Amino acid sequence: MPLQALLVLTKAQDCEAALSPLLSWLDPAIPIVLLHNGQGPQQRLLARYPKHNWWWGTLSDGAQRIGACEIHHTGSGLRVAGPAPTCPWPGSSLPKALHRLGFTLHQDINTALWQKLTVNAVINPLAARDRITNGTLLSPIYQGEIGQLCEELALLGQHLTHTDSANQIHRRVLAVAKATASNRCSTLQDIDAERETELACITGCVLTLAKQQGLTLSNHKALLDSLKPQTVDALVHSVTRVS
Ligand SMILES: NC(=O)C1=CN([C@@H]2O[C@H](COP(=O)(O)OP(=O)(O)OC[C@H]3O[C@@H](n4cnc5c(N)ncnc54)[C@H](OP(=O)(O)O)[C@@H]3O)[C@@H](O)[C@H]2O)C=CC1
Ligand SMILES: CC(C)(CO)C(=O)C(=O)O
Repeated sequence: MPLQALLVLTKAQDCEAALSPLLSWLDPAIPIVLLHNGQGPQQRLLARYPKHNWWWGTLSDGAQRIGACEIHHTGSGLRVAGPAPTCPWPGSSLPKALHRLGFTLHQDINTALWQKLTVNAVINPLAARDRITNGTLLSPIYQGEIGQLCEELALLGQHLTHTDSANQIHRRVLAVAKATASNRCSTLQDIDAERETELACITGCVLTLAKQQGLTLSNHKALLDSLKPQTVDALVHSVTRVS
């Protein structure tokens, strides 16, 4: 059976390295679906290889690797994908391969990914900094800090033509924290496993977009700075173990 679609399920920071060797020979008509959390690689790949058939997506399934070739599907979720903005391929219908995998078409995937980014930019660094489950963020003691982070995201969003208010972002963050209450977020899991986190494509991406707009998001910057010692500690620890 010929290749119908290429689904890319690496961590954000590995996406470009994983795809680059394939793009010189891959038929540009084949839909390439980028499904990682965070942003940055999607836009860079689209700019660098504009003739390919780019699709962006997000899903809220849970999956955990339990062995070299063994994956445990820990929970079903929503799966959406849509044609990347400015992509030259007709994107009015979802590629059949995605349909079979339970994806639905999202005509404004840019907005869906912005909304996902805002949720991850609040939950992941906060839960990782305080080493808490996502549900702990529902506590009243976090609402002031979450509110400030959401204000900054709403301000940035307005500059990028996203219309969500700080309150809407805050409500979405709490809804996801509630739905994933017992989760230890992926950033906390990565830190504990001494893996590189995706924060460069989450908070790092938010701060880069803000800089391009001439904005300073001091709460997001402080949050990222507060995590650097942990990330650095983890790296130093893993280097020490290897040597
Ligand atoms: N796990 C989950 O429940 C969910 C994850 N996500 C998002 O999906 C993405 C993937 O997460 P997850 O599956 O947990 O990550 P994992 O680290 O478990 O899997 C990443 C995969 O990418 C492969 N990979 C890394 N670098 C390359 C490369 N250069 N070439 C080819 N393959 C490569 C790895 O291969 P190898 O093993 O050989 O290194 C591995 O199979 C992340 O953005 C995550 O945030 C979103 C929703 C839920
Ligand atoms: C939605 C959330 C926060 C679930 O844990 C997630 O995407 C992550 O952990 O990276």
